[in-house]
Amino acid sequence: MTAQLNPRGDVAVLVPAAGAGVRLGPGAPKALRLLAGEPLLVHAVRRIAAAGSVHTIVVAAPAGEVEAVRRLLAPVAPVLVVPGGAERQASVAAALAAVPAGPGIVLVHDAARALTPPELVESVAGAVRSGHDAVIPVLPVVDTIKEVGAGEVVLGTVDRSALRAVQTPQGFRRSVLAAAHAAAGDPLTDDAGLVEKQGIPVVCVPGSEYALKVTRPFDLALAEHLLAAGA
Ligand SMILES: Nc1ccn([C@@H]2O[C@H](COP(=O)(O)OP(=O)(O)OP(=O)(O)O)[C@@H](O)[C@H]2O)c(=O)n1
Ligand SMILES: C[C@](O)(CO)[C@H](O)COP(=O)(O)O
Repeated sequence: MTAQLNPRGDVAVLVPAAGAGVRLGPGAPKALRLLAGEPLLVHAVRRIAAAGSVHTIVVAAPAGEVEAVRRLLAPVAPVLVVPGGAERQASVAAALAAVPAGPGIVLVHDAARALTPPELVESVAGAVRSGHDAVIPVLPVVDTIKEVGAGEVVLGTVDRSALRAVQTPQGFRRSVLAAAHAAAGDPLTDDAGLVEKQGIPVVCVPGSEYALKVTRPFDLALAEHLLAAGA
């Protein structure tokens, strides 16, 4: 079966979806937890598939759920599904290895960021297309940030003017992401971190409040409200 969306598109989107969701609490793997009656992964893939330049989507599913995820996504969009790994980085590497020849831009996008608008996918892909090797969507840090020490005693107030909260999709020239993963050592929490270690500049573009990551129960409740309000 072909897993192409737009055969003339230049973007492959990798969707790591193999995490347990420990911080969300007991239950199914997080990507399969329900948001307004549908798994987070279905919401995420539907929005990625609506981005016009996407050629291929590769989902890294929980190892025991590969067939179930194929069946789940078949009515949503053509996707390739591979087994994920024990760490997010291994799941991304497995998905990257499954990308067919063609796309020169690879985006990595958490299934847990289920309400990410297609426009953000296109904006990150566009920034890579314009010549940047690595692009991440970010939001400014809006809270006052304190550094604390033993006993939760404040050591100082951090200058937040240069701090950014990082989202996905993160976008890369394909060869850059492949080289960064090939050289990877200890797992990092995001792919841009691997690229930074190669000394390659990573450029920030504006993120979206709707690209929040469902991490804790409050996030799931917030996503329910956003969806009900038309997200
Ligand atoms: N071994 C892993 C771990 C995480 N992920 C994916 O990476 C994304 C971001 O990870 P995070 O939100 O931290 O998910 P979990 O690891 O599931 O969360 P927790 O740490 O609470 O268990 C999620 O879509 C998750 O499914 C993955 O594909 N493979
Ligand atoms: C890529 C990422 O979404 C960056 O925010 C990453 O998955 C975050 O993982 P974390 O463990 O929740 O920081």
